[in-house]
Amino acid sequence: MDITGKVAIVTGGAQGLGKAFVEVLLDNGAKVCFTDIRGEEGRGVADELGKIYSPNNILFVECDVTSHSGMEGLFSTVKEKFGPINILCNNAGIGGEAFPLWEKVVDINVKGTIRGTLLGLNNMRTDCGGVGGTIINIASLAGINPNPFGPVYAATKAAIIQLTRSWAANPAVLKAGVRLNVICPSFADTTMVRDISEEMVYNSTAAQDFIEKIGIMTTGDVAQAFLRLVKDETKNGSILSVTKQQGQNFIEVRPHPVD
Ligand SMILES: NC(=O)C1=CN([C@@H]2O[C@H](COP(=O)(O)OP(=O)(O)OC[C@H]3O[C@@H](n4cnc5c(N)ncnc54)[C@H](O)[C@@H]3O)[C@@H](O)[C@H]2O)C=CC1
Ligand SMILES: CCCCC/C=C\C=C\C(=O)C/C=C\C/C=C\CCCC(=O)O
Repeated sequence: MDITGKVAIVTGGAQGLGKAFVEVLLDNGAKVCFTDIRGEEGRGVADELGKIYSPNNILFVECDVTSHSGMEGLFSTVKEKFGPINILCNNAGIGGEAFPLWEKVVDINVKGTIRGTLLGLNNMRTDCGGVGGTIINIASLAGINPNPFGPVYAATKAAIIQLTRSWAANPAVLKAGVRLNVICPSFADTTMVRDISEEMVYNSTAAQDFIEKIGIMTTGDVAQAFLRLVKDETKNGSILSVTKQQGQNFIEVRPHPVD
């Protein structure tokens, strides 16, 4: 896909990986709306990016992925301001294993991503009045390999992988011009990884050692994987892992029995 002039939405874009995805889309000429639950930070980032890129191509909407009405409003606002949506990245996510935080992790990571995906499909499918495009969901390598310090987090990321692959396998969706793929990064240098606490993981000291051993990527490393999936129109239902040691790799899974 040629990204120039395309309309994109990135959730949770005020910092970290989401911000890196916003930047790589702007670098490639897209019109980008990013959301975040933190309004002040989001507005600050929109101002900062407006000095580098055309402010006309940037829109920040304060929005919580757990709010259905908020997310519905987001899609309407973007269509009004920029036109039909071509690219959606469901990125917003958190970690947390202690009660009651773990329930919020499920709400944001699983229900937030399902909500974003369903609204994306309703707005992007050509048989629903959209123009087609691509949905990229941000899971984690923790959704595939065991994560001994964050089982709830890992379970939410496994759910995102199967949500994405299952929609991608639906022939009506492909016929309606929407490709869905999922990225599974290992550790990247963001607040989530820097601020590991006992509320976030079981045994934060051991978790820190685990992270150091595996290695920490830059957010730019993951943004390059994201860009690859946005552009490559041959990819649908792919799981792209990104790690410090092995770079980008598509993870092969058993073909569907009907294939
Ligand atoms: N940093 C890492 O090592 C990895 C991160 N990921 C995933 O990447 C995504 C982004 O993570 P990071 O950039 O590391 O985290 P981060 O904590 O730096 O950024 C997450 C952003 O999402 C926003 N957010 C949180 N809850 C929200 C909600 N309910 N609605 C809208 N926005 C909300 C936050 O305010 C924040 O700006 C997450 O889904 C995370 O699970 C996946 C693999 C590795
Ligand atoms: C140590 C748990 C941290 C939980 C939450 C904080 C940050 C999460 C970042 C990730 O999503 C990291 C991704 C993968 C880690 C999980 C399993 C590691 C397997 C790594 C490997 O095999 O290379």
